[in-house]
Amino acid sequence: MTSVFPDVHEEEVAHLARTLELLESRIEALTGALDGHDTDYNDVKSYMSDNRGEIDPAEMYQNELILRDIDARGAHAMRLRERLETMRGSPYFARLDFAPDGASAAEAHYIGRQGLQSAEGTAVVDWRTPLGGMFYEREPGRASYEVPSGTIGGTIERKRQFKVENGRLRFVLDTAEAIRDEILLEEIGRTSSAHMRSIIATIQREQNAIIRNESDGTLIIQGVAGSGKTSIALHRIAYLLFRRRGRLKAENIAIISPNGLFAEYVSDVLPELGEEAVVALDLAAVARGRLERHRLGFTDPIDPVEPLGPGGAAARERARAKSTLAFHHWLERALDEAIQDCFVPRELRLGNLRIDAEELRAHFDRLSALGVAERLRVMAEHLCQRARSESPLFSSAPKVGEVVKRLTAMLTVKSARALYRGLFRREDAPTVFRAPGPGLLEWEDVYPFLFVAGRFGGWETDQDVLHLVIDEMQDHSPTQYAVLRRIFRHDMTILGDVAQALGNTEDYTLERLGGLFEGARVMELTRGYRSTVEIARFASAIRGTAVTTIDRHGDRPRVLGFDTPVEEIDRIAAEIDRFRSTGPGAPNGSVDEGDPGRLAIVTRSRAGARELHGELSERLEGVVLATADSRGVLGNDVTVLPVGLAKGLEFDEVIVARASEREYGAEAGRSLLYIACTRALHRLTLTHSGRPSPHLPGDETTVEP
Ligand SMILES: Nc1ncnc2c1ncn2[C@@H]1O[C@H](COP(=O)(O)OP(=O)(O)OP(=O)(O)O)[C@@H](O)[C@H]1O
Repeated sequence: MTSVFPDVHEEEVAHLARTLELLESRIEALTGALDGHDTDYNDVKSYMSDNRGEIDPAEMYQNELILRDIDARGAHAMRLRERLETMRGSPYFARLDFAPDGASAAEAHYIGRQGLQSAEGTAVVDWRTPLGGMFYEREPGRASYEVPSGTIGGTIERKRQFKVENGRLRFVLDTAEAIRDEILLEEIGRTSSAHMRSIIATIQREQNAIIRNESDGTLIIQGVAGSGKTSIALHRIAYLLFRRRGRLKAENIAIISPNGLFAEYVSDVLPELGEEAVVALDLAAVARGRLERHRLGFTDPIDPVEPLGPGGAAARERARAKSTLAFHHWLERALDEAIQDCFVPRELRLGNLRIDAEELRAHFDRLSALGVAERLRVMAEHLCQRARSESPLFSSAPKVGEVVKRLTAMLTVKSARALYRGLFRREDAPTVFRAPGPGLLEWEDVYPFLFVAGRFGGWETDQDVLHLVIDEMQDHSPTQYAVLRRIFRHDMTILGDVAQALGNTEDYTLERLGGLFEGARVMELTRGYRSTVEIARFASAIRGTAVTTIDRHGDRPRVLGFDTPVEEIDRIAAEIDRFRSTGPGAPNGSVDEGDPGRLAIVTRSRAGARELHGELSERLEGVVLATADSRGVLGNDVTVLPVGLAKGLEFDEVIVARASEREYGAEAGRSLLYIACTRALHRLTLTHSGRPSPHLPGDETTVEP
């Protein structure tokens, strides 16, 4: 590893200035072209309105086509300009000097978030090109990359990393590694922000392999807390949008993410990478439209950490039971049998053709891969064809729709709703069905019902989504996956951490999760980038997992015990004051000027967060409570929120309040505590009154107040 000489620095400063100039001239040219498009558009429009009545339909049509063409060219130029504008503050972050075999000298390639063309060729190479990929994967020496016409082999003679901020070159480093550790440390040691940032300049090799994986249709990524799963998912989207430009658009990619707060948190990454935001979905939205045709709605999910709702402990138990793999296996088996039983064939006459009950039964059974409605349709088509070929002169040939009706009359169950209810009358039903009101399902019945409805009436597949990303995979039940798999038939990226279950689904192992997706490739990430070594060790001792982290150090986590809840809250208020005056103490001192960072006070439940927020607000100003629908709260310096909402987010400092045996005594409390602690970048404190949670690590990290 070598740092560069001052004259090299000067050279790079000059190169940056030239690139920024080129960038501005390209942006200006596009602005000029856009103005030209506007003028052309208005001219054609005025001509059409001035000469209405005189223009014949053929000319009118011609003009409409011209308008459409101008529109399309304008939209293209606009997108191009937007992309280039994302390069303004920092047009590139790396340089790779590559000498192809046979060339007399190496050529310097600058790598940035977008490509930039000059009259002489490529001034900046997009990070997503194969040439850009070498920067993440290769060290100086022999290397090759793929182009459409084959492989280009050669030698990487130099790798250089830059930090360019607001158009100024902050540093230049030559490196022999994939990414130099100092640069990674500088990146991850900064204060957090209200929105997730892109990581293109420091993507690690194992992360790059996932981002650029194009060969596997379904990819499951298990990664420890802070290993960059969400970042990777978003960079993978940007990569696929680039690689499949023209075939894949942002509207063809959807992300199923845990809640609106999380969706807001990650919403800046794609625009920062010069791509449009993709579709944000949640499981409720996917289900809602599909339930409408059954005239069904549903209640809110039961959250196992919240106080009992109207259905009491029984409703909570039903919800738990329906989230398990054992339930899904039962559902599949029971449904197969119920479908088999619900068809009671009788002899059918179609003109001269007589089909007896056994033959109909055999035909129905042969089509077991299809849903009931599809089976009857296929049978009807086949029978009509047979009737026609056996009696070609038969005057009134049977109609398919008519035969479907007659076959449907042989069903003992007429609707998916009836079929679903019937399943729970079986003796082996592992749990029961309760309708919370007319036309309503409990949330936990929604996906099992959709599974039954799909098998009965056919699947309403999604035609628009060509790539589905599912974040926090451990929070979805096997039946939910079974339904999603059938609705979204294209590629999927599924990511999460089996150690971060919220307790609303059964605990998964990676094997179990992988088993739900036939042919899926499972990739693992074992290194955490978010927290200091001290915080990561503390958190992994709670979960009993091993952890590797970046070598970034900070204070040891503190566990503060108090005699009374009031003393505990007073201390939390004092900690907030301390944070506001001195910040979280980011270990490398890189707290952004004017931004002391963000502190989260994490509680186990929503109810707990509301209560604590009330208490703190009596003592302090400006403490904000986050809810699933909150917008903009993450910009606040101090936020109170429950673990379920803190999931996926990160804060410079975290105080896990009420880390007591009462709150986190049960086994499920282990992963909740783990999630809460792993949200912290630089500093972590846990407070409790009464006995501490038994899941907290021993004396080594415990400090009395
Ligand atoms: N290669 C990298 N370079 C710089 N920062 C990184 C890198 N990888 C991850 N990070 C940072 O680490 C933090 C955690 O990333 P991210 O939220 O994507 O992880 P995650 O695996 O989804 O976490 P969790 O499951 O705990 O929510 C973020 O601040 C992210 O920017």
